[in-house]
Amino acid sequence: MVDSAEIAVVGAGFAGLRVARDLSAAGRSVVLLEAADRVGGRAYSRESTTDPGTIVEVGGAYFHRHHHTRLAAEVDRYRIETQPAAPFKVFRNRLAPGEHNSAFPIPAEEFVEAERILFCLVRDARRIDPQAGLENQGLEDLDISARDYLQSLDPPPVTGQLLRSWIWNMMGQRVEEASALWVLQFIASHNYSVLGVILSLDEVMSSGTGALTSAMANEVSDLRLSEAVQSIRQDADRVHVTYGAGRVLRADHIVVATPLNCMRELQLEPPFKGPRADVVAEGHGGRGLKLLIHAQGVPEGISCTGDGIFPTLYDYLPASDGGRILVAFTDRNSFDPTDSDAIEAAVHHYLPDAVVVGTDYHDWCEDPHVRAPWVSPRIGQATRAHKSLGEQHGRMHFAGSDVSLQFPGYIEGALETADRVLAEVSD
Ligand SMILES: Cc1cc2nc3c(=O)[nH]c(=O)nc-3n(C[C@H](O)[C@H](O)[C@H](O)COP(=O)(O)OP(=O)(O)OC[C@H]3O[C@@H](n4cnc5c(N)ncnc54)[C@H](O)[C@@H]3O)c2cc1C
Repeated sequence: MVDSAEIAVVGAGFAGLRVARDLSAAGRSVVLLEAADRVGGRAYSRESTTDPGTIVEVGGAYFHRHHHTRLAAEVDRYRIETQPAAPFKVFRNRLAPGEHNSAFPIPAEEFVEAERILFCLVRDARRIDPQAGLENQGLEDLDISARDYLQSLDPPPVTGQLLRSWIWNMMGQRVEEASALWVLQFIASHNYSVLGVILSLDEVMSSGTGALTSAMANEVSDLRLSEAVQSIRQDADRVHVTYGAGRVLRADHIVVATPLNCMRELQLEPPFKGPRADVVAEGHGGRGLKLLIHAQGVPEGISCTGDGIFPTLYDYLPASDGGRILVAFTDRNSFDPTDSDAIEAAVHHYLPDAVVVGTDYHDWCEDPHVRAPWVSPRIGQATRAHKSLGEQHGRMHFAGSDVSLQFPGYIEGALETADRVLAEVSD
C-alpha cells in the first residue's frame, strides 16, 4: 500500500467522493480516507428497521433539479432512477387558531398581511450575496434569533405559526435558537424565493442515495474505509496525515471534507486562528432530527404542519403491510427519539386515529463520525465565520456542505465546494 499521494482526501460523503473521483479521472494520485465502514456520510439509504425490504433515507434525500443542478448532473451521469417526492393530497394543519386543512393554509383574512411578511423576508434576503460569505456583508443586524426577527415583522397568527413550524423543520433548531440570517440565506440561495425553499423537497432517488454514492466511489482509485484521520501536519513541502492505527500518509495537498463538528477533533498543525478557530471549536448548533414513523390508519399523501413537537409530519413511502412510512422533523434537544409514548402522542396531535407500528432514525448527533445533522449555525456565528470556514489553509483545502456558501445544509452544497476545491488543487 502506498504511503504517499499527490492529494489526500478526508471523508467520503458527497464532497469527498466528488473530489476524489474527479482527481482520479484526471490521472492524479489520490487516496480517500473514510472513518466509517461505508461511503455517503449524511446521505444514508438503508433497509428500514420497521419494514424490512423497504429502502429508506435516514439522512439527506430530497432535491430540486432547478436549484440543485450539480446533484441533478450526478444523477443523470449514472442514470440513477428518481421519482417525485410523495405528492400531498390530504392536509391536517394545526396552525392556531383552528385547523387550516388545505395546501395553502393561510386564511383569506390574512392574505394582505401574509403578502407583507413574504415581501419583508425577500427584501431582507436580497441584502445577501450568496457568493460573498455572510461575515463580509454588514448583516449583523439580521444575525438574531428567528423568533425575535419574526416578532419584529408582527405576522398574523396563522402565517406566524406556519413560518415558525417551517423554520424549525429547515433549521433543525427552535426559532429562539436559530439565526434569522441563516433562514434568509436559504431564501437567497433559492433565487430569493420563500416558496423555493419549501418546494426544493421535490424529488428523491428511487433506490436510495446509496446507489449514487456507490457509483461515485467505484471510480475512486484508492478508497480506504474504516480509516479515521487523527492529525494533519504541514511543512513547507508536504502534509503528513496520521490515520488509522498510527499510519502516516504524505501528500502534496489535503482536502478535508468532514462535517464541521468533526473538525475540532482533528489536530491541525498549524492550527486555525481568529474567528474561524472559534467557530470550529464551538461547533454549529444544528440538532435536526428526522424520524421515519411507520403507521397504519393514515391517508396516503398526508401533510401535517403546525404547533406540535413535530413541526412537520408528512407522507414518505408506502409500507408493505398497507400502512405508510411518514417523515417527522423536530430537533434532538426537544425530543427523545427512543420515547415511543412521546412519538405516539406527537403523531396523534395531528392524526388521532393513526396506529404507530414503529420508528426508525439515525442519531446523527451521537454518530462519532458526524456529530450533528445538517449545518445550522448558532446565532452570531455566521457573521463571524462563513466564507473563512472553507478557505485554503496552506496545503489544506476544505470541502463539504457545512462550509458551502450557496447551499449549506444540502447535498448540492457539498458538490458546490468540491468544484471550488478541484479548482484550488488544479492551480
Ligand atoms: C437527517 C438529514 C436530512 C437531510 N435532508 C436533506 C435533504 O433532503 N436534501 C439535501 O440536499 N440535504 C439534506 N441533508 C443534508 C445532506 O445530507 C448533507 O449536507 C450532505 O450529505 C453532506 O455531505 P458532505 O460530503 O459535506 O459531508 P458528509 O456526508 O457528512 O461526509 C463527511 C464524511 O467524513 C467522514 N469523516 C468524519 N471525520 C473523519 C475523519 N477524522 N477521518 C476520515 N473520515 C471522517 C464521515 O464519516 C463522513 O462520511 C440532510 C441531512 C440529514 C442529517
